[in-house]
Amino acid sequence: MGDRSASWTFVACGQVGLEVVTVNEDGLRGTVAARDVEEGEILAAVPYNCSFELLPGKWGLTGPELAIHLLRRRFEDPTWWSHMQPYAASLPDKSQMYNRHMLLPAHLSLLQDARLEASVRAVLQNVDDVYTGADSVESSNRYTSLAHLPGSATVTRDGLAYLAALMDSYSFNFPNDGDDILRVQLVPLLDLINHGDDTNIALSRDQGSSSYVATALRPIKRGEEVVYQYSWILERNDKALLQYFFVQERNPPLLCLLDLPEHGSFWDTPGRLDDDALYGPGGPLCTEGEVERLNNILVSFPTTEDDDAALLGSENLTDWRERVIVKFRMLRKRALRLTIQGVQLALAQARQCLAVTDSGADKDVHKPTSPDTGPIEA
Ligand SMILES: C[S@@+](CC[C@H](N)C(=O)[O-])C[C@H]1O[C@@H](n2cnc3c(N)ncnc32)[C@H](O)[C@@H]1O
Repeated sequence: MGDRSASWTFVACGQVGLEVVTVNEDGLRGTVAARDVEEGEILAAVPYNCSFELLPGKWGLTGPELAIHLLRRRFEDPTWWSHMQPYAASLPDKSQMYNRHMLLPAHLSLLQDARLEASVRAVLQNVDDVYTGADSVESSNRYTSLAHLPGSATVTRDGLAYLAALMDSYSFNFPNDGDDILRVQLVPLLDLINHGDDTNIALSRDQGSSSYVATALRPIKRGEEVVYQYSWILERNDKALLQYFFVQERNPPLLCLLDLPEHGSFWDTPGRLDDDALYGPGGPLCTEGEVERLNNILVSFPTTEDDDAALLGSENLTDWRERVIVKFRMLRKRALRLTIQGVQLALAQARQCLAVTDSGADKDVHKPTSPDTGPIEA
């Protein structure tokens, strides 16, 4: 993977203050500032005509359904498709483009969770259904299956899964100028910017220059990675794993969404939850019952956190995708263990406080407070 997207966008009149480089020791590609920039300066502007608008105002389409729209455009408009080729060359190939649409059946048991497995199975089934045009795919969508697309015989099921992963992990929803309709867009170069909690740019449409722009939210030094928060829910590793196929180590770690009570469904994203407020001293989940519930989850896994760490440290796990999944389950267990320990400590401290207060209260009982028992004043 090179920086062809950057140079192509530049040639096509884009304004580029970003460099595409390797940003960590795992070989992750990302973007850094090409020069020092001040707050409010534009780091990159990608003209609308260099982006690929797929679908206006279509909410709720799955990755494979969006991929069908990409393929439709490909077959109906070969000029557009050839214009897109330099961009396509900037994208990871099949071996690197990874998310839930690309998981193999062999990966499912590595997840060590029946609910996660079920949600991935549903996603894989959707790829199959869209590919074959099964009845389960909503009929209101004009192109729901490859069967409806002339020229599509060359597209394989895995090819569709790849495009579905692309739609899921690389497309943007931008509101259109002058209306609130969200458009699904592929925006070269901007889609090479990684997710990070410490967002340092804002992305927007700029009508004046007819471009998608990345603007610095604070001064950024040359060489500093440019990141934005794709979604705050990615702070939960189960979400980050299945949507973008990465996991993050945090200190302190956050529980996976599916380990929180009442909010365990992968699909029903709740409002943002604050683990400190929930599990910290006096929090609603700082209880013995919650310790038991979390502990039951922790002991239910077939391997321990230490087993997973040993596997990651061994030579036995050569497939990078398996490594990401094993790291995920190790971090999940670590978050459970440390949350349990934190709650146990908080409960022990609360008990200690209570004991001190109680013994203080006992003393009070014996205090000569009433005039009858108090010291006799001279
Ligand atoms: C929109 S692309 C970003 C550019 C991508 N790194 C590339 O080289 O093509 C999203 C993909 O980048 C990777 N990614 C983004 N943010 C990441 C992060 N904080 N840690 C690890 N991988 C990340 C994930 O593979 C994700 O699916």
